[in-house]
Amino acid sequence: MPEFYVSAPGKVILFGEHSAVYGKPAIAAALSLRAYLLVKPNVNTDEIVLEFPDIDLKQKWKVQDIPWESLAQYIRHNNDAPATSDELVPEIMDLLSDLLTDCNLSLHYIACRCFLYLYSNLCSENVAGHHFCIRSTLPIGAGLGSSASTAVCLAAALSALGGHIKAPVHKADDKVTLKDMKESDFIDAWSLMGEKCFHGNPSGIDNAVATHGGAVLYQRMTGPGNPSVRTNIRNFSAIKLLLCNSKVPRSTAELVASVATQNRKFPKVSNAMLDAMDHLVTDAYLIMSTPFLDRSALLELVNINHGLLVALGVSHPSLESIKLISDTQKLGATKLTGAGGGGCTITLLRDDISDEELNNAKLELENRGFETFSTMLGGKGVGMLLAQDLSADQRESKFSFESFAALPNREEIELSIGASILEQWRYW
Ligand SMILES: Nc1ncnc2c1ncn2[C@@H]1O[C@H](COP(=O)(O)OP(=O)(O)O)[C@@H](O)[C@H]1O
Ligand SMILES: C[C@@](O)(CCOP(=O)(O)O)CC(=O)O
Ligand SMILES: [Mg+2]
Repeated sequence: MPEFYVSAPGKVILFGEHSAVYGKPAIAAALSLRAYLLVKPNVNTDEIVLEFPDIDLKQKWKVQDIPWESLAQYIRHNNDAPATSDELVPEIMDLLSDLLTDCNLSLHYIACRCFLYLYSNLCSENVAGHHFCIRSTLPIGAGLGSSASTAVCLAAALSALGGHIKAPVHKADDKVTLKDMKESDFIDAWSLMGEKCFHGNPSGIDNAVATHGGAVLYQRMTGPGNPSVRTNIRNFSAIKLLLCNSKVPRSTAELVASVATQNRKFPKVSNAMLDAMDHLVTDAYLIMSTPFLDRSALLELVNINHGLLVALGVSHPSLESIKLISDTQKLGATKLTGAGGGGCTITLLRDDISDEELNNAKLELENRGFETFSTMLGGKGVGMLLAQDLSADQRESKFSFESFAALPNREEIELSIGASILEQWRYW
């Protein structure tokens, strides 16, 4: 396959993070911030090269170093296509661990393990070696789903290289390679396996939004083989939002594990809070699906949701500082978003807020060392950009591995590969 890009959005969880892991409904929307993955055939066809500059990772493997023969007995198929499993297959993880011995940082180990797990399931020894470079305009590890957008990009690219899906067409038609599954559902299912490599027990909401885009009410169904439920929400564009990053790093895996510990220790208390989140999300969904949005009721639910997350033990002093500033400035209602413990907050803005009030608040937040984002909700899901769709000049500049890897910041990434050639992207 000639060179191509794939891209997938980050997300904000409006209501229901953490409770989503326990099978309760949650509401999330795609962000305009995205991950981009460039895939180029390697002249050295037996070598796979990863370059993930955002996390300072460079790694190489020989295609034949992957233990294809031993792996074959554990890789499952359904109608000739690789089939996902409810849990990561321990034998596959074990066989791949020999290829990870030189990954000394846990950040690198986890990213490489995710890549190899998807590669060994979706590709084969017959797929020639490629270069892979991921760049993200999302802050990493900040609650905006950078892990899921990475997993979706990898699942899409490796499914295409393995021949399980075709490049999307510009206009939707009925061309589907897989017999029983839409191609986007195949990407969604495999990106969930990627998310499992990143944080053990994901609900699946982040990768569902990164795959399909838009805004959804999502509910994980517990029990093997039970498909999750995804309901599109249309009436969310009226929601005005301010995003703020505390810049305090944290790991989703650790926070999800800490909620599980609390749940084991105080099951009645913890389950009552998770049930409250369930009711809160159902109420929020009802409000959001009526034509005239009752913004004040939605704002109240944001505050209740934050309070419940504090009680689950996933807030952080930096998040409380942002909330205090936002509440003092009467911006609207603020809650942490994503796993918490640092990372980002969202503020649903008051209807009648003026530009001046908003700018003053942003200035105060930035003076305190926080980062604010203007972003749009509900964008496109996973997409592909093919070299053949660009002019020869554009092809040369946009598909240079070195230039892409060296883009200095999110504005330049967005400009180079997003905004300047928006119409050339195709979506599954
Ligand atoms: N651009 C990227 N390049 C490489 N790995 C990435 C990138 N973005 C995200 N990741 C992976 O995702 C992990 C962060 O995921 P997580 O803790 O779930 O936070 P979040 O999904 O909220 O950003 C990182 O440690 C890294 O392994
Ligand atoms: C805490 C959780 O609800 C969301 C995690 O999102 P993020 O990785 O912090 O962007 C976990 C999940 O739903 O998988
Ligand atoms: Mg994540």
